Amino acid sequence: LDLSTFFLGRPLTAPLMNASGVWCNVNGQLHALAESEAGAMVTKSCTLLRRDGNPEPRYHTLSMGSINSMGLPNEGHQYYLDYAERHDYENKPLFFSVAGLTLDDNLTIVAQIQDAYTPALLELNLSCPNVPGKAQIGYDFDALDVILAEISSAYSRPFGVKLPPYFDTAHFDEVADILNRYEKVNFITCINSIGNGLMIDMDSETVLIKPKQGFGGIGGEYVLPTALANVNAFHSRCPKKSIIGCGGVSTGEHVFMHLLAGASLVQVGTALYEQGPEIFVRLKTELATIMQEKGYKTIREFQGKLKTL
Ligand SMILES: O=C(O)c1[nH]c(=O)[nH]c(=O)c1Cl
Repeated sequence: LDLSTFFLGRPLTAPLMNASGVWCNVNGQLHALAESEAGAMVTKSCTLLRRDGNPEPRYHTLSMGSINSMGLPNEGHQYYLDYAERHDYENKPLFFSVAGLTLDDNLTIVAQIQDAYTPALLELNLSCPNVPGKAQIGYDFDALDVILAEISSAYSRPFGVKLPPYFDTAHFDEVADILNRYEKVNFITCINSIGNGLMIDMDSETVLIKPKQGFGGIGGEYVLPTALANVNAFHSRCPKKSIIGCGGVSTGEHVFMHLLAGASLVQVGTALYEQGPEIFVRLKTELATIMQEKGYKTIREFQGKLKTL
């Protein structure tokens, strides 16, 4: 079965990759992803300088997913540039996630990616919900417009954005209108975690994570319907851009749903955190079985072809 999908202008061995932030903070994890059955991979969102992130516990497994308030712990942008220089791009494409704390930091990091001229694809994270005191750019439409204008003029190559989930048609319309004004925005990754959820331990009557009084981004099964909606909303509104689906994927069926909704590539976060990079073997097999059962030989035969009633 041809599992390849012609994203990035080249066939991938599988339309699967990690979600930024999961299994991609340090070299050992990045190496494990590079050796995995994933078709591509992305680095942890980086800031200009190294960050410890928020106090622990800052991640907790939930019955149907996860809650996290990591606080952007990362080794600093140079560490990931060094990795990007060593990465074997013939083996699999690499995405480079950036989440600078200020516009200037983003421009400084992007300028260094530009100068390093790495074949990595920039995924600009506009949706980190866990840096105390920092509102998400993805929910500030003026700031969104400004950063896309600035990055578009500072960076000469196509890039993508990692968006938070939206829950209102007017927001889908407004954000798509902004994105469509930037032809360099070549792909859109939907969605980041659903920000500022809260879960409770019944015995101790306390929250589950330490930062932000227990508030954190929700991932996993809980977010699948929201992820599929955002993938489909931007797929239909941004016909010239590729959509990378992210959110709620733990089986081949979920991968199939994201592709049917319009994704060209599918990221795995919570389930990868829990099961490790071996998960890509299972997801690939399960997707191939589904395609076989449905009589599809290639992804293109069903990608983006979700039917309405
Ligand atoms: O707390 C984090 O590091 C974090 N956690 C998320 O769920 N999404 C993000 O984009 C980031 Cl940057």
